[in-house]
Amino acid sequence: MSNSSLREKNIVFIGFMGAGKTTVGKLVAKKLYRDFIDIDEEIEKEYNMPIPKIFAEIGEKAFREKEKELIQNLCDYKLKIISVGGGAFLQEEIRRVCLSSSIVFYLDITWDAWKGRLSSIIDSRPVLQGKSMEEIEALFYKRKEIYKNNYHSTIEISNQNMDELAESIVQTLKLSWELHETK
Ligand SMILES: Nc1ncnc2c1ncn2[C@@H]1O[C@H](COP(=O)(O)OP(=O)(O)OP(=O)(O)O)[C@@H](O)[C@H]1O
Ligand SMILES: O=C(O)C1=C[C@@H](O)[C@@H](O)[C@H](O)C1
Ligand SMILES: [Mg+2]
Repeated sequence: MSNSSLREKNIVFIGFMGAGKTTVGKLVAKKLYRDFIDIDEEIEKEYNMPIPKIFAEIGEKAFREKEKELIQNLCDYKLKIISVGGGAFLQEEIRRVCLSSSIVFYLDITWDAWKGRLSSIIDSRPVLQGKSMEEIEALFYKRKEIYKNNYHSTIEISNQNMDELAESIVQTLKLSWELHETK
């Protein structure tokens, strides 16, 4: 990899639903003066309906196909800040294209910190609906196995202020860019 290419790579945020990918991604993009793209939002724009309606009327399969197509297309670009949906990394092709083209940042959260957020996010996350707390916990840990094996950098985000979190991600990125340039 050339020196300039690391700095130019996209940054992709991954992690469980409600971990803060959209919130943190937007803040990081602003701090780095880069474009921010939220894949869930792009899918909603394409179908002109919110995600629960897409799942109910078009189906999860079509949603996952659209998710893959959008991410694959975006990974041809550089310098983007991209927040993917919580289920994107379940698809092997998405993992592969993101890990090879971009810096993948895993936003890690503990179950204890996350479970308090459930009531505020459940209405817009169909994957969480109709499940018991035990089933959601099992999904949380099953997904964690995927995230924790497929990233370049990670940060524990359980009880942090969002702006401080974004700032420390920016500092981590800048440090790694500088280290590569002085090699
Ligand atoms: N560190 C935090 N502290 C408190 N609340 C937070 C934090 N991070 C996110 N939230 C809140 O949790 C909710 C979900 O955050 P966000 O939409 O950024 O998650 P996400 O990771 O993008 O989820 P999804 O995978 O479903 O897109 C938002 O209402 C947000 O305000
Ligand atoms: O984790 C998931 O499977 C999902 C997460 C959200 O970001 C959306 O992409 C959708 O609600 C599915
Ligand atoms: Mg999001």
